[in-house]
Amino acid sequence: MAKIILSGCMGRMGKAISAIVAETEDAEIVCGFDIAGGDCGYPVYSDYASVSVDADVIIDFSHPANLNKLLSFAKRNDLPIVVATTGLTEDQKKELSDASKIIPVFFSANMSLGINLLIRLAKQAAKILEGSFDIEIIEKHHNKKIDAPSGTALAIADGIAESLSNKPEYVYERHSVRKPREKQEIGLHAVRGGTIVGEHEVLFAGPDEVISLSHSAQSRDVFAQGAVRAAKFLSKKSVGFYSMDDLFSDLV
Ligand SMILES: NC(=O)C1=CN([C@@H]2O[C@H](COP(=O)(O)OP(=O)(O)OC[C@H]3O[C@@H](n4cnc5c(N)ncnc54)[C@H](OP(=O)(O)O)[C@@H]3O)[C@@H](O)[C@H]2O)C=CC1
Ligand SMILES: O=C(O)C1=N[C@H](C(=O)O)C[C@H](O)C1
Repeated sequence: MAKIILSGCMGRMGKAISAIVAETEDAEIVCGFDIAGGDCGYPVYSDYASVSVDADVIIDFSHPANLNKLLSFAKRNDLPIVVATTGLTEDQKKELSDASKIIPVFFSANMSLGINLLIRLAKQAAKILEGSFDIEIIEKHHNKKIDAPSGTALAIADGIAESLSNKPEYVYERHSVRKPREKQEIGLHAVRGGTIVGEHEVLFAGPDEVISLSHSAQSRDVFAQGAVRAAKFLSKKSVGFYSMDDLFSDLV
């Protein structure tokens, strides 16, 4: 039985995870953390500095401002942590990597199997098409999302950049420009509206033909399932930094 602490339990993803775990036999949520507390059917703490609880792993879908406090809690209690929160700064990514020398840390900007397969396909396509095709990434999300571009769009761009022999420049939205596109750019474009769960498209636009790889999340359950799976995986791991590649290496 994986005993989970859920950070951000009152949010959209927190609720999706609570529902998935309630139907899972080998996992349970022992308590939640959220900025204003709340009522979830398990204890919820807003100030958790001195909370003591028997747990195996933390799952975090909250806010970048929560990261430092949460990592301190995880390190102090020697707890593995799955971080799914996006919009982290470079310094915060470094904090995560430093923490992984003390506790097991899992990070992924997107917990779905489909997006992780899409990243692998995009890397392959970019390698084959390098030099003659322009790469543009378009993401669409609900109107409550606070970070742009999405963590997933950046992860796709980073994956593609890794597989190219010439380092690309990221161009965020295009406006007020009076010059043509540079060859070595990756364009990133964010759309926000309504209740869109999460859509990502990678365009490879070449001479007289366009290839498009796309993924559409149909509900938050795909992220919740992936996060619970990552938590079970991480609770058995030793100190280190883990990603979806480690989790899905046997699948894709
Ligand atoms: N990796 C992945 O697969 C996915 C990642 N995400 C990411 O997860 C995060 C959460 O998404 P979502 O559930 O939609 O967002 P929500 O805003 O619905 O949920 C976040 C929760 O965290 C709370 N919160 C805000 N600030 C803090 C803080 N400083 N300390 C503790 N808790 C805080 C919010 O409270 P309040 O509402 O009062 O502000 C809210 O209850 C985002 O970064 C999102 O991008 C989302 C989906 C998939
Ligand atoms: O905030 C969201 O909703 C999502 N955020 C993640 C991101 O920034 O990539 C993953 C998913 O697309 C939903």
